[in-house]
Amino acid sequence: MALAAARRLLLHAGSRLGRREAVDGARRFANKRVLVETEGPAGVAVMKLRNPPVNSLSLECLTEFTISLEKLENDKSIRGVILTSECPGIFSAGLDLLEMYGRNPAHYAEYWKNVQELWLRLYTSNMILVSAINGASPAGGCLLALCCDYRVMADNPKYTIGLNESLLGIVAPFWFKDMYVNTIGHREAERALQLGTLFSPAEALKVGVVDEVVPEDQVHSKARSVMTKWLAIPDHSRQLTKNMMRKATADSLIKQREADIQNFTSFISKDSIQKSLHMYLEKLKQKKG
Ligand SMILES: CCCCCCCCCCC/C=C/C(=O)SCCNC(=O)CCNC(=O)[C@H](O)C(C)(C)COP(=O)(O)OP(=O)(O)OC[C@H]1O[C@@H](n2cnc3c(N)ncnc32)[C@H](O)[C@@H]1OP(=O)(O)O
Repeated sequence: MALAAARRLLLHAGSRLGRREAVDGARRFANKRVLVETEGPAGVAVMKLRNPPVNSLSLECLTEFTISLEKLENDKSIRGVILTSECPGIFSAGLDLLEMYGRNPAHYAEYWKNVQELWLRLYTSNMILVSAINGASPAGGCLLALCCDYRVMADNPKYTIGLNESLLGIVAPFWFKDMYVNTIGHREAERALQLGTLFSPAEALKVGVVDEVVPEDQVHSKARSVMTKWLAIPDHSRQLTKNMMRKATADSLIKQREADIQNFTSFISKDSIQKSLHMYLEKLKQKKG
């Protein structure tokens, strides 16, 4: 409830919590975890996730992300968004495991509702979304990229991308799966989902998880040049086409949002699933020591 109130305040009272400033004709607004810079005449915004150390999608981060997106969507001068990360070497580590571990069912339900909301807003956005994937992008990180209209990834074999949920002992929800199938086809998605494959940039390109792989220092310039190409298409025809391609997938979640929240909550609350998450978190810790 407190988060919903903060969201309303941020959105409608302008930038009481956020900042808005003008720099050389460019505008920027920032929440704590999301920075948005817009470039005047081109109508393009660059949205940078900055939730260190790994841009995990905590409830706060999801909320700020959704609000920022909503602001851009409502700003008729903005036609395209480049989504990227400010955390070195990480695009996004995906959903925040600490939001799904050791909490109560009401928290899980609230968290999942916000995950759904961000996904629906991103996936059905009227704007052109291009992701500049400048780091690791597992699970929910991959989901963010898959929502975009075009994906450019840095050519660094240390960076991997994919829906790896099964490696954590959890299951990608049907709408993650649907988007994967839409992107890479049924057979590849079936295999990658079961194995929890994290693709290197070269593999991701081959299978179609990303559209282009470029040297790391060219990710942003390439994303901009892709955006320029997409901006040349009339908005109305591009938007209607995008809607035609994505509506069925979005509608299948919209129709059963409440049931999906219940499924998530009961699944994630299971002792066996909590145990799997505990083991995975321990593994992440041990990697360090
Ligand atoms: C019947 C069907 C019903 C279905 C119902 C639905 C079921 C549930 C669906 C849930 C869908 C889940 C989607 C997800 O996104 S789950 C998250 C998946 N993410 C990962 O697996 C990534 C894990 N992290 C990493 O691999 C690495 O951290 C990474 C490569 C991203 C970075 O490596 P690096 O070496 O740079 O950093 P560290 O590993 O040392 O990490 C630094 C600290 O950050 C913590 N961390 C990492 N990832 C996460 C995360 N996702 N959430 C929270 N915290 C994270 C890590 O533990 C370190 O913390 P400490 O410094 O405290 O040790």
